[in-house]
Amino acid sequence: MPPPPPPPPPAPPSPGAPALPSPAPSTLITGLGSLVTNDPGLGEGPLGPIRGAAVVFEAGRVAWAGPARRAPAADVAVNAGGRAAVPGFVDSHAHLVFAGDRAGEFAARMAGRPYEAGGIRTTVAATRAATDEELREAVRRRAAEALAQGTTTLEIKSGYGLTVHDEARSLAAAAAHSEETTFLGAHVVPPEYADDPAGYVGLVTGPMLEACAPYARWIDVFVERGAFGEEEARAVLRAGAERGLVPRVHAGQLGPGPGVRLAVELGAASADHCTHLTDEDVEALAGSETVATLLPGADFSTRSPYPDARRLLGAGVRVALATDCNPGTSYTSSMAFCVALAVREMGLTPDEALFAATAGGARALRRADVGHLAPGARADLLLLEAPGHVHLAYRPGVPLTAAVWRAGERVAGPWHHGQPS
Ligand SMILES: N=CN[C@@H](CCC(=O)O)C(=O)O
Ligand SMILES: [Zn+2]
Repeated sequence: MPPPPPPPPPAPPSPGAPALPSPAPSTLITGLGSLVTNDPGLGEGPLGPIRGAAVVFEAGRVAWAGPARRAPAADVAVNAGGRAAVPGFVDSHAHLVFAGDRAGEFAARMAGRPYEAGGIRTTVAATRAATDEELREAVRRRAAEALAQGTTTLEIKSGYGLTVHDEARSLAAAAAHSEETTFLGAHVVPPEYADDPAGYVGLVTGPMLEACAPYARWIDVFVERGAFGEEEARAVLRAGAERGLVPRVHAGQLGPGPGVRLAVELGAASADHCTHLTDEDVEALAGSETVATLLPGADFSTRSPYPDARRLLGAGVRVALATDCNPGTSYTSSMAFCVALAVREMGLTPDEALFAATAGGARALRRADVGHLAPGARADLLLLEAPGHVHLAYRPGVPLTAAVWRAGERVAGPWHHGQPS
């Protein structure tokens, strides 16, 4: 039989035709003192750690992870010099779209004044007064601050505009930096509706939702004394769900209330804060798909008690950790700080806290592609300036970012290819 004819040579590019993009080079990161994968199939326990590890990224995904001695070749090789690596943090709760700050309110609180939900209105006034450009720049800066600390997936809420126009432009600014955007028109009742809260709920469930839904994946309500009650929250969350937005709920921040049970009833992805929980709340969460997202930065900055995360894990509740970055109750974008607080104050082990800040956050955002580093996951990795991940809690307040990769691209960190730069 004659051999098959050779394939025809590739056609020369026609003049003026755009050059085909060359495929992004694959990257091998080797010399990892340890690699937390959050895949029990790759190492012992839920964190699936691999000692003396390497990982390969290809086309924005993890192509391979395992012991360095078995690593395949790649286009670019990076030696991590014994540093530890963990999945990029998944911060599933942040309010980044705002203008101004409330440092004075914080100082007064530290001198004994209690936190009140009404403080939100101060930020609403500043946010409404900001230009589009100022708001966009504020979000860009805060998202970059989070990324530089290893947060590779970031949820961003509206909630400081509280008019149709200001909520919609807040979400448009958020959507430029994340696909995890949340419509929080029901944050508080704004001053112009002080005498007509039902009218405000009508605005949120009607024209505001219409204007905001195209920019949002999620809908959220602050269920609390001084904010929204059970019936109002149910109406808002149902209207959002009808428009295709998935519920999440601010629940049990300042005192026990109906928020957690409502979140479970409506199949919310998460109930956030959970600082004050009844036994019934814990039971409801345990039998549900709703994640309890704990926000230790808010408990820290409002001098609140910390929830008992051990009680939740013991009951079988899924737990996430997030920053709640906002100007009123938690002006931090540091997931590492939240991990340290959760270990010291909420009873989590360093392993459990890291899992909650990565895989837990992914679960709270219903994402299977982030929060872990098994083959197929998005190539989001935080290289630590430390020999092990326990240092995240052991060295609180110390910047431990050596480098950050998101979707296989090195996006942050003073360390580059084995050399500090
Ligand atoms: N609790 C509601 N919203 C924020 C606080 C907002 C503020 O005080 O500005 C929170 O999650 O803590
Ligand atoms: Zn919040």
